[in-house]
Amino acid sequence: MSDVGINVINVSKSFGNHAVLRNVSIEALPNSITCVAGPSGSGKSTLLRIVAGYLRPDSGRVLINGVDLYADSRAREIINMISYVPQDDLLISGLTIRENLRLALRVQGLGNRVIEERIRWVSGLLGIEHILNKRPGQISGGERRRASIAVALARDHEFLIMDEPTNSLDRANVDLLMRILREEAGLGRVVLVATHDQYLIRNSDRLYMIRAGELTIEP
Ligand SMILES: Nc1ncnc2c1ncn2[C@@H]1O[C@H](COP(=O)(O)OP(=O)(O)OP(=O)(O)O)[C@@H](O)[C@H]1O
Repeated sequence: MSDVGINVINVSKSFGNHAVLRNVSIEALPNSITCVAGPSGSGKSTLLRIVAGYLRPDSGRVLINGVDLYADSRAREIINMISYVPQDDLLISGLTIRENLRLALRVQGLGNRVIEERIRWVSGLLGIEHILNKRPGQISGGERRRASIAVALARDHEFLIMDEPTNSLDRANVDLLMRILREEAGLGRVVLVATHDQYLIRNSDRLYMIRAGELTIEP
């Protein structure tokens, strides 16, 4: 076990008497793309929510760069360095995409000049300039997906965690996302993705298969 990156150790989680995750352990390292695949309802999103700091496991530990996410006072700093794209996009419906981006960056304490530069950069990268002044309810599912990914990429982050990022994306945008994930890993970041997408799975560096809350194949 390494003390850099993400280490999930024997994590279990139940909702009522439904055991959704049972003793799951995974490792996601810097410089690489780690995928979690498995059938619908197998527990992938639950695992990612736990790793992103949104859901406390019943037992087990999540160590990020050696810091216990649910037991260490330094967890806040670590969580600030996680960019998480949930399955249902995390955009604020009353704000335009530009305002969503500005808010996410301002929360991190970035200055106005840096914020505007990042927005220019990320909107060019993802081809979303034409929707910057629209609200999430005024754009397509694929555009919303790209806007959510834009927020994640624009933030300062060391860990990129994405839940089904290719949902609603067309082939060209899946290719673009794959190139972006590879670049993110190349910058030394930890990239952890839950996906059904065979293209992403084939191009990952490490693959975990999860079925009914248990790992079935370990790397
Ligand atoms: N907050 C919750 N309360 C009760 N049950 C939940 C909750 N969140 C998830 N579950 C249940 O946990 C199981 C796993 O759900 P999860 O969303 O983690 O699966 P998944 O592998 O991501 O599925 P999909 O590929 O369809 O997104 C499902 O049976 C789901 O109904």
